[in-house]
Amino acid sequence: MSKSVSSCMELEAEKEYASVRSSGFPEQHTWKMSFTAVVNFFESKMGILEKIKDIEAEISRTQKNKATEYHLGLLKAKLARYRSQLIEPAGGGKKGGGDGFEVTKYGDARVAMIGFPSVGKSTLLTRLTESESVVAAYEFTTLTCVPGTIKYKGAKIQLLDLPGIIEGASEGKGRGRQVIATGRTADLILMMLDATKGEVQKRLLTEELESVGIRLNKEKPNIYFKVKSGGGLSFNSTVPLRHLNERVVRSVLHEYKIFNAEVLVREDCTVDDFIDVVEGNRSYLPCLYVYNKIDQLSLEELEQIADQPHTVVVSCNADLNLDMLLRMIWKYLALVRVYTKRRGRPPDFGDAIVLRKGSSVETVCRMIHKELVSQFKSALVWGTSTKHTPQKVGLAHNLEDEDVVMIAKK
Ligand SMILES: Nc1nc2c(ncn2[C@@H]2O[C@H](COP(=O)(O)OP(=O)(O)OP(=O)(O)O)[C@@H](O)[C@H]2O)c(=O)[nH]1
Ligand SMILES: [K+]
Ligand SMILES: [Mg+2]
Repeated sequence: MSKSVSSCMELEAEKEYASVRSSGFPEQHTWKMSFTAVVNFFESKMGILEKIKDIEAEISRTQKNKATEYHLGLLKAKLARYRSQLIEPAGGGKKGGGDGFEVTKYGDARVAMIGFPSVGKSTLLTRLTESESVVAAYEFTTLTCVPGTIKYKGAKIQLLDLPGIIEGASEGKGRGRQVIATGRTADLILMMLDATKGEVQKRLLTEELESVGIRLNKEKPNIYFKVKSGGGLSFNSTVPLRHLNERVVRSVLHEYKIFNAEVLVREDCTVDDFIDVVEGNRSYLPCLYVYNKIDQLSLEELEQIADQPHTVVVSCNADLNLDMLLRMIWKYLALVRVYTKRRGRPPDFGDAIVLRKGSSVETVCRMIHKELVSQFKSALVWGTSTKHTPQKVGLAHNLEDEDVVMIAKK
């Protein structure tokens, strides 16, 4: 069977070759050139992959202690640099692991589902939105990005169904790069997992995302870092440090050929945190681990999974716990609904203005009308963001969920 397929392919290749030859190799030169370029490209990527594997092996061989921390820092910095080369196309230009799928952002926030094939991503999209995405028992049913809209608490949340990804996605396997690039544009990642397959999917996917600079449920490290034109390295910290010291920082920066810089560490960071800050291109995204197909589990197995942080257990087919999933999505997006009110009228509760957490009165003004900021005199706010109700506030005042705002113009 496989023999006949391969001989078929050989036949095709021969035909191809014959047709090129009969055309008298008109573009022999360019053909050869571009082929060489392709080979070079792959060889350079393969070279980097091998170097990455070597360094990873050396890191795992090296015992962690005070005497090796300097050497480990250096290895980790080297690793980060090779990984950046791998995700950046040759010759620089666009960063971030290639282009994502072209789907227009819509609504108040974007949520992307990332997971292995056949974990139930399309089933969830079909459950939570009015969009249809083909569901089937075979892997790689979905081959592109399918958007849908979740309507929840007066907000419109864009949910993206994406092709399944597999181990090696970040290195270019399948559509992994495109999926990951699209994931980077989201406000929240739903890591969809098959609850019957244990912890392995979560570990592998987290590694894939980590290797392209995506950090899940993690704050940006609290480190001030500035490259200078002279003056050497100035290293300071405001807290006791267990993992970082001047020597380690110096060795990491050496790898980046940075010799003059100011580093102020404000929390007990690791070497990896510091490298992330130096690389500067990391995405810090909230993530919910959604374990699907719990209809297939025993109660014991279920309890073990459900206790983990950032986790929701569901069954899309049996319609179990999907309301909890919606509540968690809402909580993790941390959106703020604000209602406006005109003088002498009740608030407009039918039409919420949906904002990011930490948005100010100024953001609301801009969303209502582009001239409103210049005409703004003051605002009255009813709700939890103020001490008194109502309270007079300025443009800089930060609003909270369900605040009512009345704007007075000059
Ligand atoms: N037992 C069980 N099966 C489910 C559940 N949800 C989805 N499935 C099944 O899992 C299979 C795959 O579902 P899809 O929604 O196509 O999975 P997907 O993640 O979109 O797959 P790809 O697009 O191929 O990556 C289908 O046969 C679904 O019926 C569930 O809660 N329980
Ligand atoms: K499928
Ligand atoms: Mg699908």
